[in-house]
Amino acid sequence: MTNTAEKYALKELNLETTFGGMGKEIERDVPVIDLTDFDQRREEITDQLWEAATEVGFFQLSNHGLDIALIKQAFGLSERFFALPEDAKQHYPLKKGLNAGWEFKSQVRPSTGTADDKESYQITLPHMDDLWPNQTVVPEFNRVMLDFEHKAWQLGMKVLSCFADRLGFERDFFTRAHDRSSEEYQSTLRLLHYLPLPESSRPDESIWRAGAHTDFDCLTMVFQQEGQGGLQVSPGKGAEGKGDDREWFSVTPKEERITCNIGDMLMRWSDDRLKSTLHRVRMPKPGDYNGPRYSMAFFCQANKDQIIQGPEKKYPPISARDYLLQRIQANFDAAEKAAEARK
Ligand SMILES: O=C(O)CCC(=O)C(=O)O
Ligand SMILES: [Fe+2]
Repeated sequence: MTNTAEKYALKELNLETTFGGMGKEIERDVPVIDLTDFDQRREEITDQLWEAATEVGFFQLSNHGLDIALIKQAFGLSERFFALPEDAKQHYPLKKGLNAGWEFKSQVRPSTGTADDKESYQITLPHMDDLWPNQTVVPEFNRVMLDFEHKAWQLGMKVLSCFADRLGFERDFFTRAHDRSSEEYQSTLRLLHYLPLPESSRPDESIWRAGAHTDFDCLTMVFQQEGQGGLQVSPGKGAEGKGDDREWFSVTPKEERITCNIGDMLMRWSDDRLKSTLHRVRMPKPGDYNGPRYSMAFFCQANKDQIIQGPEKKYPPISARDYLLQRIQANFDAAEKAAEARK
């Protein structure tokens, strides 16, 4: 690991630790990109994706071709999994550093120093031995999730191929960098369950369903359910507006749309042209729907053996393995520090 790489991570985290406050809520629309007739409209779609990714870092896809019935089926199975008793879920513990398995309220964010009020189950293909609930525990879970993971990957690669065109890489550059058949594969499908929040047991303001953060990966695709809002985005690079001055806007979930964002890995790979943007999931306010919230996120994260360096070589080369390890470690240290400071 190079010193420069280390500094890069810390620079990001120093910013992130200042973003735990509520901030101000503003109205803003997230760009919607229609993928109808993708092959014929490729250039126009690429222009729109590029503009959204360089300006906001967040966008939604419509007419994306991913079967809505499959998405609903995956949501149904995710609910069934999380409804298992705790001692059943304990058979699938999160494998540390491998993004595979189940965790409960364990993710502490540098921005807040508190654990997110959620549980999650991670699917990262090379590390799933012993982690699949079998046919009697959650019927069809394994088959449907593998199918869904594959389809999400295909769509992610389609979007990334547009960015490859614009960055001057070969069109299939990112597809090769996220090779699903490799042992080095580290893209992850994450099922999320944010716990219900009856008004009688509302936690204090320091608790978030997901504290403010940027994602570590290249491209995140978030699947959400209508009526289960809470995702908020803070536009702008970061230095401007800290704590309570910072502006946040809400993304409204729509069944037929997939919400996408650029992560830190692609920001680095594009020499900072594509923007990884801060986001969070807030608690329901009084009067909001306050039942459980389910979402699913697919993180396109380049294989461990891929070397990340942008066309303009703004940053030194680093393997995706080192990049991730260093981000996870730095994040962990910063979260510990933030948690310590709260005591
Ligand atoms: O649940 C959501 O809407 C967003 C989740 C998220 O940002 C994440 O898991 O990184
Ligand atoms: Fe995220």
